[in-house]
Amino acid sequence: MTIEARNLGFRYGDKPVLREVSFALTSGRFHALLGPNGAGKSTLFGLLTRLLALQQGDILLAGQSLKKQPAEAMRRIGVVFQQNALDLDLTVRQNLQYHAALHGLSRKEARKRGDRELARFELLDRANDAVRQLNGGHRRRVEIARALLHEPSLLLLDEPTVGLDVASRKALNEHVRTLCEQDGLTVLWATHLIEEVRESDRVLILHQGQLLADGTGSAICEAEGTQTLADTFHALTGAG
Ligand SMILES: Nc1ncnc2c1ncn2[C@@H]1O[C@H](COP(=O)(O)OP(=O)(O)OP(=O)(O)O)[C@@H](O)[C@H]1O
Repeated sequence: MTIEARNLGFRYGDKPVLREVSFALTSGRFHALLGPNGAGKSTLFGLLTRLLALQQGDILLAGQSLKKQPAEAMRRIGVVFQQNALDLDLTVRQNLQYHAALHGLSRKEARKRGDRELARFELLDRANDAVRQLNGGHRRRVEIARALLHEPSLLLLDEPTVGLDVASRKALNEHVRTLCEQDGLTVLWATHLIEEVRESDRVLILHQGQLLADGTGSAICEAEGTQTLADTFHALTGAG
């Protein structure tokens, strides 16, 4: 599914936080939305998921304007928000089944898809454990499994590795890349951590509400005359 942002602008009160942001994501690719804290990444996610109302510009999902309420296209999006949104007292499987029910899946289908995703995330043996018993990395995996239950073609992840240790961060990042390769899933992964981004990725660099670069990591480095993505990120934003 194609997704295109056209000239997005957004303010909280008088404070502009997004300015003339335009981009189009490529189907089946991993895209990194890289920006320091406060760059406007979560605000952009809010607009893409319709948590926030568009103020300026438009977003097109599968060619349809969000302003026209394309419910069908919205159903093809999976989202993992920055804050953990699982019920800690329910089991892993109950969390998945509840979410699947919201998407109108039958119990049988929900169980089948839930177990399939848990197996892919190597968590099937934890299906009957309360989420509270899982470590942070495993909870994030359950959240991603849940976001995939309705088989979206676009997965949005807002800083999904916040609070995880280095090894869990790396594992989660690699897992999502595998999903891209295996399922042809389009991914937008927001982060402020350069180590989660590869030079072969399509990289969108957001700083103070403006998109400063958009291209493969290596093309961006070439354009900026820098050796590494970390150097580019630092040169453009002062972060890194
Ligand atoms: N509800 C709000 N009201 C007023 N200002 C806000 C609100 N939410 C965010 N902001 C401000 O808007 C700017 C962009 O915030 P946003 O959360 O979108 O950035 P971010 O790149 O996701 O950063 P972080 O990684 O810290 O969440 C920041 O200056 C932030 O303080």
